[in-house]
Amino acid sequence: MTSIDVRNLTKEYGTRRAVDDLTFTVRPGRVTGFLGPNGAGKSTTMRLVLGLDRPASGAATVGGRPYTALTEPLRHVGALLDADAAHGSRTARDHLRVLAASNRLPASRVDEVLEETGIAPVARRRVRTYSLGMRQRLGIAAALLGDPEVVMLDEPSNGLDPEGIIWIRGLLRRLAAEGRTVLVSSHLMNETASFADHLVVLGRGRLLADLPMREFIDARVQPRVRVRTSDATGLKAALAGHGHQAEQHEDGSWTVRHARVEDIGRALSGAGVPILELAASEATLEQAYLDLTATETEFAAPHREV
Ligand SMILES: Nc1ncnc2c1ncn2[C@@H]1O[C@H](COP(=O)(O)OP(=O)(O)OP(=O)(O)O)[C@@H](O)[C@H]1O
Repeated sequence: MTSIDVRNLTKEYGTRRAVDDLTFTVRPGRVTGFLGPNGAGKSTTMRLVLGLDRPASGAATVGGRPYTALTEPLRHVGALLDADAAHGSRTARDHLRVLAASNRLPASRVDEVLEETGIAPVARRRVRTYSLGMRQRLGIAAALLGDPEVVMLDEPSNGLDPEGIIWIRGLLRRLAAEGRTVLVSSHLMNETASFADHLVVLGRGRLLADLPMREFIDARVQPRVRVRTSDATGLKAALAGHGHQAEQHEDGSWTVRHARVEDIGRALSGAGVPILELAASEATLEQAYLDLTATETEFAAPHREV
């Protein structure tokens, strides 16, 4: 099985440190979401893994070897970094055929990945006539061409329509279930939550988190319970008796922080407080991510008083 290993990786552009002493491993059999604010160093790290840039120090390897040492690399690593990688005057089919030939892959793979990514019907059109979503699908087709053990995709959902977003989710899950190593960067937290098992989070070139997604969320977002009742006084008294405080919202519902739905349900029913609604507020990846990266964002809209 093939992992991506990043060890003490540092990359500088002039005086700017894009990647700063970064160490992590992307393991097979799961989808690893690669997160971080704009400019955090995700694309630079991927470029370093692919040998497209040279690090100032440290190393990135695939299956223990630098990418540049792989013969016929498409058979080992498939990557989508830039939806505009294909030459606009070529057809999608020709673009993939050239890639296949350069890695001694059978031409039959071209038709397979065209089918798989849904662009077979437009495969004979020039790439310059493609929409962003179609170019993105072509980039994914190129990444899958060599049936690689390692797949690295930089914002693959970019430009995809809703059907495409559901498709890519399924594709990523399948690639991981087949035992491949899958690293996917994204700014879409709901999307990432739908396909990732594990997260690597960067901020200003440094590693902020490397852990299973569930642990990441649970460690940063406290559980909350949402409740509605026709007896506000009874609710407050019953909760206070169990050491809880409730906040009321405009719609009349209440939120109880740091609480589990079982405990609140028992406390209220024990006190005879009528319960009209009782639900655990699901902690989201977005909440956890924003909590972690609040101080790590290089480019943020200025906060305006309203
Ligand atoms: N070719 C380059 N020349 C100079 N600076 C660069 C170059 N490529 C990246 N950088 C800088 O390196 C830092 C990391 O950029 P990178 O594109 O890796 O971040 P990212 O996490 O992929 O961001 P985004 O989410 O916006 O795509 C940024 O400060 C960026 O300006």
